[in-house]
Amino acid sequence: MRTAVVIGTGLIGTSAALALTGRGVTVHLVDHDPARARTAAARGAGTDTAPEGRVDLAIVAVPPAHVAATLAEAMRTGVARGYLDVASVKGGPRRELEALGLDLSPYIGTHPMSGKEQSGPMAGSADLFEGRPWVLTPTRDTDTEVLNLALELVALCRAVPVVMDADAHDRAVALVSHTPQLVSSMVAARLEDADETAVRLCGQGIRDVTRIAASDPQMWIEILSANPGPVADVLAGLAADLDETVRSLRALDSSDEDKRHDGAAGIEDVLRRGNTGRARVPGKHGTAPTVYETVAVLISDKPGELARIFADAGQAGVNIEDVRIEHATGQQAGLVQLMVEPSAAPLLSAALRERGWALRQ
Ligand SMILES: NC(=O)c1ccc[n+]([C@@H]2O[C@H](COP(=O)([O-])OP(=O)(O)OC[C@H]3O[C@@H](n4cnc5c(N)ncnc54)[C@H](O)[C@@H]3O)[C@@H](O)[C@H]2O)c1
Ligand SMILES: O=C(O)C(=O)C[C@]1(C(=O)O)C=C[C@@H](O)C=C1
Repeated sequence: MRTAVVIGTGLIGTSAALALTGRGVTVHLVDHDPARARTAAARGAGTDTAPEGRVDLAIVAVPPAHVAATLAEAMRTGVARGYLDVASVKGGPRRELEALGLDLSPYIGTHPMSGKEQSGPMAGSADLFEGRPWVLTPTRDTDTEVLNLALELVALCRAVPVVMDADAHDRAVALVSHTPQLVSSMVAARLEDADETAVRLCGQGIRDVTRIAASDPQMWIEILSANPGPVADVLAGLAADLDETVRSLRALDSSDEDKRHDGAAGIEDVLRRGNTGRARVPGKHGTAPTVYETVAVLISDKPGELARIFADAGQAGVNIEDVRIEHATGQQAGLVQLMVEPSAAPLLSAALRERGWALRQ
């Protein structure tokens, strides 16, 4: 692929454009808000000038409700050899396109399983998709050349292609993406009217669970409107677990020992099933879940501290697999948790201590 046009230069469009530009593809940036295309261009994602001839690939990265109309318009102008969208739902946009009666052979629906709770071109990053699944939903109508262009895009973004049927994709993301978004929002909504003294105690647990509750409501209304049935099915299962858990907790509060015993068994059951489910979440690059060891380091909240710790780990020859930062409320310090291969943890701990870092359990 030598040339591409990205239509919709928000988080996902700008991230794809940054990755493509970084790998030598000429990328043209288009947005119905020209200031957004200019911002993406200023960030090095490509040019906001129109392409002179036909480009290889058009990437449509607009909100789900606008995908079909935007694709249809682009296909009518013949701006590209192949067309794809990146919307979080696949069945609805495809059916809308079919209803428009267009030749869909130059089109393939796709969905990168990677994102953020932030929107817009400033949130984009070239490495957003690295090691993440990127779903492709070809049909019998899809041209092989277009499937190959999509595979090339996924490879250039260093993502992992996963081919699926559009409706199977929508059922899968109901479980692994759409329900978690709603649950995160519901947990965060408990804080809306909570007492300030309680809110001040927020630790890492609630931060982990509520990060995506900061997502754009309008985008999610569109996603959920295009996948309501499968999401309602998953939520109904969750509601049954919730009812059971409330019953178990009430039983734990009882003066009857047998009831307390049953209550404890109910709670243990849900927690153990949670352990089993969590252990199935794949590790980096779609590999089997990996158990990393954590080296926890205290850092002061001042510029350059993180860069210094990463450089020291690099000099010790240790690859950091993942990282988390816990900020203590009201303190000028944070706890950095460096996740590394278990065999590398003692080496990293010793090297960091030697360089004067304060390690914590
Ligand atoms: N945010 C995520 O985590 C995530 C992850 C994977 C896929 N997606 C999907 O990617 C798509 C884009 O999401 P985002 O998070 O980048 O949103 P965003 O709000 O950051 O960006 C969307 C951009 O599209 C532009 N736009 C809207 N209508 C347009 C039109 N008709 N023509 C041209 N531009 C138009 C907006 O001005 C905006 O710049 C959505 O379909 C979403 O479902 C999002
Ligand atoms: O905010 C994040 O971390 C996300 O990855 C967002 C997430 C997801 O649920 O995995 C949300 C919707 C998209 O369609 C894809 C990615």
